[in-house]
Amino acid sequence: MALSFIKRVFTFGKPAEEQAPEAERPDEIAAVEAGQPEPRPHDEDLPVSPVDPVAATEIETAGGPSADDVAENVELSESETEEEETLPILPDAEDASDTGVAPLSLLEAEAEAGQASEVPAADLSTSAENGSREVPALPKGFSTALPEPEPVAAAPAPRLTWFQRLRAGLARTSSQLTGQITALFTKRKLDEDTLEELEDLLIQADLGVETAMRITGALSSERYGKDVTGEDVSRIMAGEITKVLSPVAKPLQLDLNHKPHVILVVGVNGTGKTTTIGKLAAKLSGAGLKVMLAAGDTFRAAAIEQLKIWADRTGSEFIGTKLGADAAGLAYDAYEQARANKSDVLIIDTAGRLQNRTELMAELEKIVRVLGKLDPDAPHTVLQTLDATTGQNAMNQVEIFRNVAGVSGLIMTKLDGTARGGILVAIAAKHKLPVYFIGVGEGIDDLEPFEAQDFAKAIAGLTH
Ligand SMILES: Nc1nc2c(ncn2[C@@H]2O[C@H](COP(=O)(O)OP(=O)(O)OP(=O)(O)O)[C@@H](O)[C@H]2O)c(=O)[nH]1
Repeated sequence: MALSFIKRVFTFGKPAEEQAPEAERPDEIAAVEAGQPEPRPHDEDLPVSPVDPVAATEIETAGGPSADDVAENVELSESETEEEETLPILPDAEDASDTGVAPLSLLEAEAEAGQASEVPAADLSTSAENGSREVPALPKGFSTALPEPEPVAAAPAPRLTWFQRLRAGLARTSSQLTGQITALFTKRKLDEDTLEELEDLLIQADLGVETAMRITGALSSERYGKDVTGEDVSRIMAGEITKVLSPVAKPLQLDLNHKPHVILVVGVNGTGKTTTIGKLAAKLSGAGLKVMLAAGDTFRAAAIEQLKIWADRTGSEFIGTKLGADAAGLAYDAYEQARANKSDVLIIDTAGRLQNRTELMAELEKIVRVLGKLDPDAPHTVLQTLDATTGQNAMNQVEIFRNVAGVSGLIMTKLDGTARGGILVAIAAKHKLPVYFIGVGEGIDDLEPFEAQDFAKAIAGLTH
């Protein structure tokens, strides 16, 4: 694995001024940054690394039709279809109505229908030229329905940019918030009452007291006593949320001096640990890194199976053990095997059982202790997944897992379709832990580096 190649992939998009010159970065080759690609992935025109599995999909569709093209094609296809369907059937019927002929008797209609089935082959081949399939001339006494035109393949839906997907995912959060804000400020000036009501709205939207006060404070100093529109509030809100989120929007640092760099993934069950591991593995192995996945959730057979599927799907190595086996023992074996295989990254899944907290604490502590014996710095990253749909619960979960396992960074999942996306802002303000990625779907490419401004705008319902 050429390190220069890794470096290129994981610093991809970093603005030149942010990258220290070679001489100033002796650790540059080792400290590789995963995620946070800039220019942002929604800049579809920008060059994309051909080894990025997500980008690869984009490349496949990048030359595809624009939304306008698609619309045109659809219209064209529809009109073509109509033409095909009407060509062989209409002439007789049209002639009849055009000439104002009175309705035929049943007998005459049957006779005409018989004639219709005797349309000469030559006539039918004309319709074939227009796109329909050719029908052989049938002997007298046979009839056939005219062939159905070939179905017109539906034009592929244009791929949405990341920002569009994020906005769609957070639409419930933002529409609820902006709808209430607009209603609040309709025909009302910004005064103490409206400020207080706004603060309540922002707190109810899970943004947290601190951020709510920041927003009302900024709004008050700019517009007190004046008319305020929902748009004014959205803009100020986006600005203040960006300020809260920017310090935590950090890339996941991989130190490839360690072989393997160990990522321990923790979190309550169902928050998306296994799925997120699969998505991360896809990004890393797609970039040429050698990845091993360890099924440390030994409580659930399905979790082991699920991780194995992700390993196969992402070309990662897999290590598991039997149901109920000691997870710390599995972590030990996984580390040894990953080191022997010269894996770049070892990602360890764990069981999440908040209801058995003592047991969970003991197990996680043991895994961390065992890994520390193998490499004093391991686990090098302790990643916690948080399910956005759980709102305030997610806040408490960070508290618990931070104490138990020394969480070093977060990934928030299920931001698609939730009205509670604001919780990420409250968590950032309170815990100040790095947020590396966010998940907006169950698909392999539904995980993107967390970007403060995009997220803030999406929550505030801004389109640009
Ligand atoms: N909509 C949506 N679903 C997600 C996302 N991430 C994960 N999921 C789904 O959430 C469910 C739980 O995900 P898992 O990865 O099994 O969660 P887990 O934390 O490993 O759960 P346990 O194995 O029970 O501890 C699955 O159905 C996933 O497909 C996301 O970003 N959006």
